[in-house]
Amino acid sequence: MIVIGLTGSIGMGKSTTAGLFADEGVPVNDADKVVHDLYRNEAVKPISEVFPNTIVGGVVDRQLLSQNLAKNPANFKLLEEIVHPLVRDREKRFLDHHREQGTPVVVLDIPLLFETGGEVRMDKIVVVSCAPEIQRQRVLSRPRMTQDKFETILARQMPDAEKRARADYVIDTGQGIDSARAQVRSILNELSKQSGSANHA
Ligand SMILES: CC(C)(COP(=O)(O)OP(=O)(O)OC[C@H]1O[C@@H](n2cnc3c(N)ncnc32)[C@H](O)[C@@H]1O)[C@@H](O)C(=O)NCCC(=O)NCCS
Ligand SMILES: Nc1ncnc2c1ncn2[C@@H]1O[C@H](COP(=O)(O)OP(=O)(O)OP(=O)(O)O)[C@@H](O)[C@H]1O
Repeated sequence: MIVIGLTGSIGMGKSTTAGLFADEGVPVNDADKVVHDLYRNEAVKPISEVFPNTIVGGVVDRQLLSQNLAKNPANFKLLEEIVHPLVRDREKRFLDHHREQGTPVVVLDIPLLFETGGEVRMDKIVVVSCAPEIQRQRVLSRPRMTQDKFETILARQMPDAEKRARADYVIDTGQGIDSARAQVRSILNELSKQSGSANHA
């Protein structure tokens, strides 16, 4: 099974591109979605012990958590120590399941792939990227996004140029969906040729 790590800085188009892989029939594990689900399940108890004011109605309120983090960026570390091991557990279950099923290619969509040293677990790394002005415009147009929150998150991420330098493939998401779809198809074609020739070697 080929494990593709899909990453990129905030607003560069990870989720959209993950959707394009899914359209081609590739199973995707989305780390942000996993985090959101954990906040309704197994992460509630440990987070309530460290950030009691962020629990509303028995679940973690991401807006309250974001406000806390914008005020105290040092708290990211405490939060990540709780969340990242739980995210890894879910990832492992996803990979085990697809190995058992004989799935040829899967995508792990991980915003902090490089920052958490995850690249060693991937066979190939795809980085999504676009011009910084487009990135800023996309992110600031989101509801509840502020300049402060954007800057806080960006400061915790590896610069885009460094990510691109470490990638096996870079997808430019600044040229529209059709272009991104064509880039996804071309990557999958190339990988299937590579694994085909490896099998016949
Ligand atoms: C900060 C939180 C509350 C913001 O929630 P919100 O719903 O507004 O955004 P969402 O979760 O969709 O994340 C949006 C983007 O922010 C960036 N981001 C999220 N967490 C982090 C982080 N710890 N460090 C750097 N960037 C981050 C990523 O690019 C991500 O794709 C949330 O992202 C969170 O709990 N993060 C901590 C867990 C984590 O590290 N997640 C990253 C993937 S494992
Ligand atoms: N190839 C593309 N062409 C046009 N617009 C795109 C493309 N890819 C992404 N976008 C747009 O950019 C915005 C951000 O995309 P997306 O949510 O996929 O980013 P992300 O990297 O997952 O963000 P985050 O890091 O916050 O999770 C969305 O409004 C999306 O419609």
